[in-house]
Amino acid sequence: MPGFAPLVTSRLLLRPLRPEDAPDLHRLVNDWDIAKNLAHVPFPYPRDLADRWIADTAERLAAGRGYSLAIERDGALVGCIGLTMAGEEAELGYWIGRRYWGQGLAAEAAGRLAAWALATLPLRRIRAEALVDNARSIAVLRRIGFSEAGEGEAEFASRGGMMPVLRFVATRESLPALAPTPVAPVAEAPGLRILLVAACALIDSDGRVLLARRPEGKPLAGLWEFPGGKVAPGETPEDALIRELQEELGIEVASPCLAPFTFASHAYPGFHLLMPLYLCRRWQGKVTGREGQALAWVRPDKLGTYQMPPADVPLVALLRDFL
Ligand SMILES: Nc1nc2c([nH]c(=O)n2[C@@H]2O[C@H](COP(=O)(O)OP(=O)(O)OP(=O)(O)O)[C@@H](O)[C@H]2O)c(=O)[nH]1
Repeated sequence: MPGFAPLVTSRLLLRPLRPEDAPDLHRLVNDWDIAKNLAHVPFPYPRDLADRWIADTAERLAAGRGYSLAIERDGALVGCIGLTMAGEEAELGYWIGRRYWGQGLAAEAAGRLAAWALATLPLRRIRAEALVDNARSIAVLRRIGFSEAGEGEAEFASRGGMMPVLRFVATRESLPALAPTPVAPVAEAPGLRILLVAACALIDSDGRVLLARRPEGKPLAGLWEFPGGKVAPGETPEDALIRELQEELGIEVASPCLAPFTFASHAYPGFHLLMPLYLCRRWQGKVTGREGQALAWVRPDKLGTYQMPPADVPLVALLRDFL
């Protein structure tokens, strides 16, 4: 499927559904113990509905309207998981075939998809619902960092009417996989852990500033930042920046083209960030996201609309005034 790279966990592969999944999918989901907990799944589940639903998931995936995926383990379909997009929110749903219960597979798949989505898609939060008596699903949502957001009712196709549900939400901050984690300091003394990071505002000929989105897997994933990175032992901040700009963006920058502008000094949990910010208007080569990160050239008056790490907020105000 163009544009969607399957997600991998230690035991699972989350990949687009294929027409040939239909017989296995039907066998697993046409089970009262599964269907009774799912809002949109009728029981009995007609065999041809599996074909039609799979075709529909492919269309929604191609259009970015939904991410319904097969949960595969060792080449076998074990369940399905999906996100349905609704503006800046998405609804998470999942099921695991009965024979695969009790192994933590739902939490593994749901945690992975939620973390990927919050780091990659333009989402503020993910919602999920579970029937009040579905203790297994409630435990899964709590385990992966969702918090309770009250009770409500939802229509359940298999039950033929409205049923009481518990509502849950997750944001970038609530998922442990995306929370800021301490990084190794370059200078250490008792009680003081300073991390030196060099960053750069690249400015193009139209006066726009380059922001890069922190990729999944890094602390603060999904936030927009100035390109740069940690200053390694023995490096000057300029050396580090020249190296990082080459590695991350594939461009060559000469030291005299890096103009010191301002700095961030910010306390993160576990370390204190000291980050000189340079301005650079001249470089060689074409700016390309070489680590799979999204890039955006942003007009100074629009910088405030991008969600950035807390350390960057004062820098953005200064930059906007200066440019
Ligand atoms: N590059 C960059 N880092 C920032 C910014 N704002 C900010 O708080 N940071 C923090 O500075 C630290 C930079 O670490 P990093 O993980 O990007 O460094 P790196 O590229 O060397 O990463 P690596 O350790 O994965 O190789 C992170 O804690 C990051 O959250 C920013 O605007 N640009």
